[in-house]
Amino acid sequence: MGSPSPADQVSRRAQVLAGHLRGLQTSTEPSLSPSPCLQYSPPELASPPPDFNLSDMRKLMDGHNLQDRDWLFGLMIQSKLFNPRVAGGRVFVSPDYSQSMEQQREMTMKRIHYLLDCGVFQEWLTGRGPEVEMRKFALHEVIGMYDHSLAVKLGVHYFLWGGAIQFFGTKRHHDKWLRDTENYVIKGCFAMTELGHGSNVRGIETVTTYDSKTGEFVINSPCESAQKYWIGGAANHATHTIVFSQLNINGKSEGVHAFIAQIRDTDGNICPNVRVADCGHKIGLNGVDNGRIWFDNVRIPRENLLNSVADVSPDGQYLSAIKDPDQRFAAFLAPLTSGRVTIASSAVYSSKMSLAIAIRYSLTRRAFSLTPNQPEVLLLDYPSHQRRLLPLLAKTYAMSFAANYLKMIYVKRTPESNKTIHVVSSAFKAILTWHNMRTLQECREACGGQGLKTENRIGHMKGEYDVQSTFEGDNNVLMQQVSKALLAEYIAVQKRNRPFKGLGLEHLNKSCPDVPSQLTSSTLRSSQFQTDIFCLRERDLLIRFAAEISQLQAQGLSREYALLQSYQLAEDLGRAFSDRAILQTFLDAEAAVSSGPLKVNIGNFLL
Ligand SMILES: Cc1cc2nc3c(=O)[nH]c(=O)nc-3n(C[C@H](O)[C@H](O)[C@H](O)COP(=O)(O)OP(=O)(O)OC[C@H]3O[C@@H](n4cnc5c(N)ncnc54)[C@H](O)[C@@H]3O)c2cc1C
Repeated sequence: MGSPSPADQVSRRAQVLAGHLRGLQTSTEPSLSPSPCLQYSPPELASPPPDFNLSDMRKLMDGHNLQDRDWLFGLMIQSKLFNPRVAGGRVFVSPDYSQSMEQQREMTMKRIHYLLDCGVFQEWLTGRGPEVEMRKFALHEVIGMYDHSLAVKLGVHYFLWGGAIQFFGTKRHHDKWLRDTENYVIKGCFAMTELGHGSNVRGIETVTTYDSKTGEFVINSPCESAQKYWIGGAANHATHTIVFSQLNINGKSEGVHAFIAQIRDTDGNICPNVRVADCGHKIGLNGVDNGRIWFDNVRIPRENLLNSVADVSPDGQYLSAIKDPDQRFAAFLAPLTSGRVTIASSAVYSSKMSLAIAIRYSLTRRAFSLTPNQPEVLLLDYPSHQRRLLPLLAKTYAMSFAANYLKMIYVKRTPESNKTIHVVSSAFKAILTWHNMRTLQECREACGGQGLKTENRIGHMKGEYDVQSTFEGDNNVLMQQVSKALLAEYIAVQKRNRPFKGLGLEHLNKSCPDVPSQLTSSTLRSSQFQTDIFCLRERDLLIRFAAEISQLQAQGLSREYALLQSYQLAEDLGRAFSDRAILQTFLDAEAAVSSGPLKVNIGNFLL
């Protein structure tokens, strides 16, 4: 048979189109009748209700400020700025990520002003005490569930800029800056990182000198690698910044200090001797305007040195109660702790969202029949699919308790607990954010192609949350600090012949736990056994790490070089410490639940 001529083809196509049009105009019957395969019922309707009380479970997982969270969700769904959409009788909100970078940044600002007008940020900086801080954490978590950019933009302003003023500043700074910061009259950023130095903050090259004739500090970026880089808020909106800089007094470098500098006037014009550039489009967080800043001998008043750690007198004398430069530097990094607490917690909410989406999908999506003419199998009925998602779900429960614990010890901090908080927040920030990225990837794949659709969130969240493993302390660098701190504690205990106290290392004061020779299923599942083996692993790694360092030092290596060589043990130790600490938070949370279905459910995840 010959192929139809072009004229025949055109005529045939015209007939088909005419048929469609006639059908649209005249037919009363729908051309497509719904077929059963297109029907969808949400998993909560298709599955029996849970045997535990849902609101009790939520109370346990969110842990605090439930009403405040609901109030904020309510504010969001009421405003068009948050793009509310009704589906299945429920209101969903989500940013429009197809907007350009510039539009996303402007939307972030509009949303901030709306939340500001609603009183969301009240007391975020002027309030005091654990309750105020827990409320702030809860509201910030809700904001992050809506949009990571919005949370990060606010985090930079309230937690980093505001936190630096609270922690490094003294009364004069608190009186002058905190209320205006809380009310977003001034917009702050936090310029620590430079092009040449990120993790190594002590190596930054910005230099500040003091001019006693005018009573001013002079901030300078002496070379290209000294430009401040990645500074959230700097590209478009920030009016002021905390500048981290080497302080040079009378020719002597006193190390890194923090200053306040204005970079824009109230009309948004860049201040004299300041240059700003945009960091451009990123793989995520495009609602945040990250920028670069150069200071060309910018003059600021002497009072703009944040002087809780060290000061310079009007005649140019350097004054600090902390004589040890290492300790002084450590004091300057304190505000990063609150940032790490919020990052750890927000990573858990990201994991929860992605698991909720992927598990709900796996309860409705079917693929392949095992026998002909039988319904296809639900994804979650495949053991392999369960194996992919449910251990991540169990871990996310554990990490949720860990994040709640971290927030609690942070808001109840005392000078004595600061070291523990530093170590635990570093460890949890790294482990929880790594867990989140792993969870996002698995959930994305578990949703197949749908996981790639921006509207379905998971694939997009990978780009949004990836940065959490890098900013406010690169995860690998943080984990090194954790193992170093454990080693220092171990050496101090050996030297002073005193018991371990703090960091959860008290188990090393007891003799080594026995591993039963008969490992039955019930033994393996007992919390005592699990605690014992986690402690055993930590103990073993700590002792081996200390022994290896000491051996390398005995061979003539410096302590720092020995630490580099022992990186594998250090890494394993950091993880063992974190796993043991996280398991403990899970056991404590489960122990606090009274008997009933909720406790049984939580127990299932634990064991
Ligand atoms: C989106 C975004 C927003 C940001 N916002 C801000 C902000 O508002 N203000 C601000 O000051 N900064 C900000 N930063 C900067 C951020 O804090 C830094 O990127 C971070 O500290 C890491 O520094 P770096 O990028 O120079 O990486 P590097 O420090 O160069 O690290 C690169 C790699 O080397 C590894 N590495 C580094 N040191 C060691 C070591 N001793 N041993 C073994 N491995 C090592 C790290 O693990 C990492 O994998 C932001 C960054 C991004 C991407």
